[in-house]
Amino acid sequence: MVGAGVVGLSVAHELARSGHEVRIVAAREAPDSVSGVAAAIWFPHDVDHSPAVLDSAAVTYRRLAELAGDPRTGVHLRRGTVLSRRAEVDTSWTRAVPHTEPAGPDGLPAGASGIRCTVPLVETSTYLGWLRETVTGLGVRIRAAEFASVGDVLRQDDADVLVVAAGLRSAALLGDDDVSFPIRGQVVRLANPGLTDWITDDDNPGGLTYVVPRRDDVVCGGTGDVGSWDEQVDPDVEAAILRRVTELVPQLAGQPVLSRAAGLRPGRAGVRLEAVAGHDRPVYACYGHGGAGFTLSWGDAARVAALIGASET
Ligand SMILES: Cc1cc2nc3c(=O)[nH]c(=O)nc-3n(C[C@H](O)[C@H](O)[C@H](O)COP(=O)(O)OP(=O)(O)OC[C@H]3O[C@@H](n4cnc5c(N)ncnc54)[C@H](O)[C@@H]3O)c2cc1C
Repeated sequence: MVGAGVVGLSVAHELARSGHEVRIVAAREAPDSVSGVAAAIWFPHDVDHSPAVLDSAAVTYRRLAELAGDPRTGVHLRRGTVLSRRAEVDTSWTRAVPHTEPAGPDGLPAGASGIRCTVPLVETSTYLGWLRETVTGLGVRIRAAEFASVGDVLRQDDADVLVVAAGLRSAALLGDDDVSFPIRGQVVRLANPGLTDWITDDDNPGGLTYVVPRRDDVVCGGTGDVGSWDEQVDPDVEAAILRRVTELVPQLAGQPVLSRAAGLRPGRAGVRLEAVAGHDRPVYACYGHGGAGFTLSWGDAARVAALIGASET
């Protein structure tokens, strides 16, 4: 496999659990990849809401909800509000969530509506370490290496099957995909004044806005700059994020900044989860999860394992 982000580790887990011997090569470990920048709340964001995506989101919801029972995982179930400021509200995602209800008007911005629900929240610093440990506990070996192409990987590794789960760089590795693109996201993490409820406000007139309280901080975002490869934090963008989140959640005013980050979501015109022809051994692609890599991780990992299993029978 190529890739040790949340998607690669989840796929490795499901393959190892179904009896495969799995090796991962990855340029960087998950905390130093895009997976380490995420908020990471369960929500199918920056990804199409096709039936396959919503099925994967539902499978992942259930798996993460189970994991929330184990404090070592860093997964929690948290209540919050999905705000909308448009007449036609996309509620397709609600079918992947056990229970939702309309938010009362109190505290909502003028003209906005809201859906209240409980979803898994992943504390990435704990979860990615737990996932890596669990995966290596299943016998998966992880080696640091960077490759320019799938051909190079196949020349250097005698694996029977190769899975490419390299996030945004997957398209370049495979060389047959021109519908992948970065979606730049910037966040600023503030000290948590005691918040537990999250809120997302995609239609905020100032730009994508969200507040995701975690145990030790509050992740405040964001941006969704399609096509931008800029991984540097922009202070003007941060100031604008702080203005918007403080307007939405006044308790955040004056909270100290703990850290800041920018990352490139692996955008694509549809998640790519399929066998890729044209190589001397079977190659599978699993990438293009946009702002939903955590949200789709377990569902898509199970689908990759099923695809590979079906090809072997
Ligand atoms: C600001 C921000 C907020 C987000 N919030 C959320 C959220 O709330 N919920 C959610 O579900 N998602 C969220 N996301 C999206 C989520 O982070 C991504 O969808 C997810 O991390 C993608 O995981 P991945 O494993 O595919 O890729 P990555 O995490 O990028 O991992 C890629 C792996 O492949 C390896 N690799 C890449 N190229 C090569 C190469 N050439 N050779 C060898 N190895 C290679 C890397 O080193 C790494 O190990 C957010 C993203 C951002 C930027």
